[in-house]
Amino acid sequence: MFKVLVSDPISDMGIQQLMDASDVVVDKKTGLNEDELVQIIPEYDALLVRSQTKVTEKIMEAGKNLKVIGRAGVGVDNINLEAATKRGIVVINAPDGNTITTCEHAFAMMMALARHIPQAYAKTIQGTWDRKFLGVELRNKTLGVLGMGRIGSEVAKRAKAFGMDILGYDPFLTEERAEKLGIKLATVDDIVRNADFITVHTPLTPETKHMISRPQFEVMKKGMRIINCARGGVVDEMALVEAIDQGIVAGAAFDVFEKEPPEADHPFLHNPKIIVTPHLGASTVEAQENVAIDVSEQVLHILRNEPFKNAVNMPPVAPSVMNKLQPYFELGEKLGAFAAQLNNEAVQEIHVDYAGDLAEVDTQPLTRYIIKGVLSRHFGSDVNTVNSLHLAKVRDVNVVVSQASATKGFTNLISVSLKTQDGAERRVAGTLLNGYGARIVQIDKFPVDIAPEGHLIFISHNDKPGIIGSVGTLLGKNDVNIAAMQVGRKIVGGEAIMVLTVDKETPKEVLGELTKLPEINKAQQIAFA
Ligand SMILES: NC(=O)C1=CN([C@@H]2O[C@H](COP(=O)(O)OP(=O)(O)OC[C@H]3O[C@@H](n4cnc5c(N)ncnc54)[C@H](O)[C@@H]3O)[C@@H](O)[C@H]2O)C=CC1
Ligand SMILES: O=C(O)C(=O)COP(=O)(O)O
Repeated sequence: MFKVLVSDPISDMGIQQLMDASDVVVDKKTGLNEDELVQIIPEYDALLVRSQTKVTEKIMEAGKNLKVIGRAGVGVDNINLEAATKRGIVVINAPDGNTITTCEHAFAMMMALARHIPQAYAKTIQGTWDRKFLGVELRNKTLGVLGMGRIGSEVAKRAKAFGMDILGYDPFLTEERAEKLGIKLATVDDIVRNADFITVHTPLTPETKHMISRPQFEVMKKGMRIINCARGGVVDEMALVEAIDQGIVAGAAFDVFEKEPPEADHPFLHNPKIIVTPHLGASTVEAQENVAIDVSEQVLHILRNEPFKNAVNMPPVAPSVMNKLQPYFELGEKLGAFAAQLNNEAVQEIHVDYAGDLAEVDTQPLTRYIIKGVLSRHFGSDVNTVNSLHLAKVRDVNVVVSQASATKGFTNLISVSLKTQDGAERRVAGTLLNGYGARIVQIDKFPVDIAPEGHLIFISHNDKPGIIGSVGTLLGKNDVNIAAMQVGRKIVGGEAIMVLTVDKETPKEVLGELTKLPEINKAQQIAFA
């Protein structure tokens, strides 16, 4: 049974599928502080949050069973991603579910700003019929959009319908896409100099922190207005207050703050030209259902070990590529595990080669499984597909991937070679045979045909008559039943290998006895976790 903790207010309707799942128990405990979370997190497999819960390294460290953190929304700046990756915890978000809602909030803020709606409302309900609030039209005004991702693009589309001229900047915005959206591709400098309204829609990164600060305000059009429904800190709060005092900025609308909630004496809360909302950008019935549905679905997949999308701490993979790779995941992991068990020395380099059908796709997700297989010998359940590449890196294990080799007659072939400190190299190759499933087809230089499952005994020996018989007799005497056997050699009388599939684990003593048989150099068990 998987236990899921929901620590922020998340739509009940959205998490219904989690609550209905027979293998999941959901607990809702909101408003907990770090220490309280540390206390209870050990029993949970998954944690679901919005932006309030700060998922710190301390919480993750305590979360020994934690496999996934689901963010019902876009921004993951409240989650320590590095700590999650290190511990192999998948972080997923729901990037699409609140785009329109947040865009509409930014638009609502822009209109409220243009027409002083919050200020006029406050006066009116106080009994003052004050008609001095003189607004501006949006029509024919220039809107600068910083960050033309999902939300920024939707804002631009709506602004066009209002007759605005739009300047957009985003490092990934191409001339072609700008043209398609009917906007002008601009620089940050163009935007700050020419816009009547600026709206920011970027994440908060070292690059975007204070991207609008004193130098930018100084060159702005007098009377411009600015909106931030993205992240506190993209616009420098103190520089904005100064720019308002200097008469440069006529008004600002902020949904987000550098520190949330802001202190009671925060200048934004006492400035009649600044309108504020308490991080409500994503707060609509529709968006909350959308993000909760998306995140619940992915959490279920992850808990059940099924393919998932939107992992923030793993690179994105197109569904078409994922469909192609998925059948190889198990084989990849087993090849890695097999190769690792052939070695006693510390691994220095893992070389993975993909051939045939796998030669032209982005195989990184599959490589993660292979590396997991290799490292699991030493890291056990501490390694998974999220942290396998990271663990290899911190342990100075060089991972080399190539996609160039010949297929040796197979339609697909994965080869895993491990180089160890003593200079030795061991190699295992496998394939997926149409209709027959996974096969190991090569061990070192020996061609074989082995189903990578169950309990295997790997024996290296000299190719002499009578060896198969003596091995069979010894195992039989010890009640180890052989289900299948493969022998491989390159030349008659030379080095040879034997791989036996047996019905159960072979006791260590029996392996020891096998090694003592004449002409046998080594006998070891190969297990697939
Ligand atoms: N107020 C609220 O409740 C909500 C806030 N957000 C925030 O809105 C922001 C945008 O969200 P989405 O559009 O969904 O994300 P997105 O990832 O689709 O778009 C962000 C864009 O910012 C661009 N960008 C990154 N660095 C930049 C830079 N230095 N200059 C200009 N552009 C840069 C990226 O290339 C990307 O296109 C995020 O910070 C998100 O956390 C999102 C939802 C709700
Ligand atoms: O999705 C985002 O990035 C947001 O900022 C929304 O935050 P929330 O889920 O409303 O706490």
